[in-house]
Amino acid sequence: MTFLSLNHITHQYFSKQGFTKAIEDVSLSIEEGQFVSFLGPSGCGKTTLLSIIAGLLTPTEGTVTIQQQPRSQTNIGYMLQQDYLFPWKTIQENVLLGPHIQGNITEMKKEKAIQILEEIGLESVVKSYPSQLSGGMRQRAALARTLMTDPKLLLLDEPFSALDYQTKLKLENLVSQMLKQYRKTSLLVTHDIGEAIAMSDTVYVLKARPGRIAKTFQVPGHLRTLTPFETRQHADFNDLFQTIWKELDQLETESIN
Ligand SMILES: Nc1ncnc2c1ncn2[C@@H]1O[C@H](COP(=O)(O)OP(=O)(O)OP(=O)(O)O)[C@@H](O)[C@H]1O
Repeated sequence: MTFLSLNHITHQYFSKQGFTKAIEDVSLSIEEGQFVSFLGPSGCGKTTLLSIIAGLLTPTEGTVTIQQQPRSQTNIGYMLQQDYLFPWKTIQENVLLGPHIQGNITEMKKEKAIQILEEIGLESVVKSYPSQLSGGMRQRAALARTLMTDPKLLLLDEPFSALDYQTKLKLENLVSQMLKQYRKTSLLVTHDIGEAIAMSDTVYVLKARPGRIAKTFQVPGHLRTLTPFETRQHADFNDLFQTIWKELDQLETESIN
């Protein structure tokens, strides 16, 4: 079933200097439970697109629907490059932030927070403060906080880009496993071709000025049964990596000329 649809989305920014067409006529649909990625050069409109899906921007033209309804801000979760954990709250309190804001912290919610923290491997630090954790652990806590609110759609905006390579690979595996387990529909913005292939069902390559979908790549089904780390070791991963690399390289050359 189609979960999210973008229908002919165009967006222009207006400023004193004039207007910039950030994206033009972007249409796509994402099935429930799918994981898709946006890859593209700087300025191709990735952030604009995410902001429109999140409801932070209203597109100049076109519509966004979630489950055939006009998009609503409820039930959208975020995972960003920065974890935005509150330093004065413990990890458990940070994970319970959503229910806290809603004035709805119950024993069941507390148990659920502990359960998610266990699943995510943070059971030993529930009473610790963010400053006592590594970058990877903090990002895991941020994911736990997001899952706690039970969002239907997750927007991941370069969530691993500030981490060292080994931590990033481990986190890709964990996030992928958790999102499959919780059956989330997810949308990742990244500059990393390998990460896009290893985590996604579909990879959209965007081109700039204005941002448009240049190519769509389906990741073969047999790779989708593997973990992101296993996918990266597979021969078919390299073939797809080369194809997408060439596509991006050509787009960059075209934009320079
Ligand atoms: N608030 C704004 N006012 C005017 N122009 C903007 C504004 N925000 C973005 N733009 C322009 O819109 C285009 C798309 O920007 P956007 O930030 O969405 O791209 P991006 O792909 O996310 O870039 P990056 O990978 O560098 O983060 C760019 O040309 C940018 O300069």
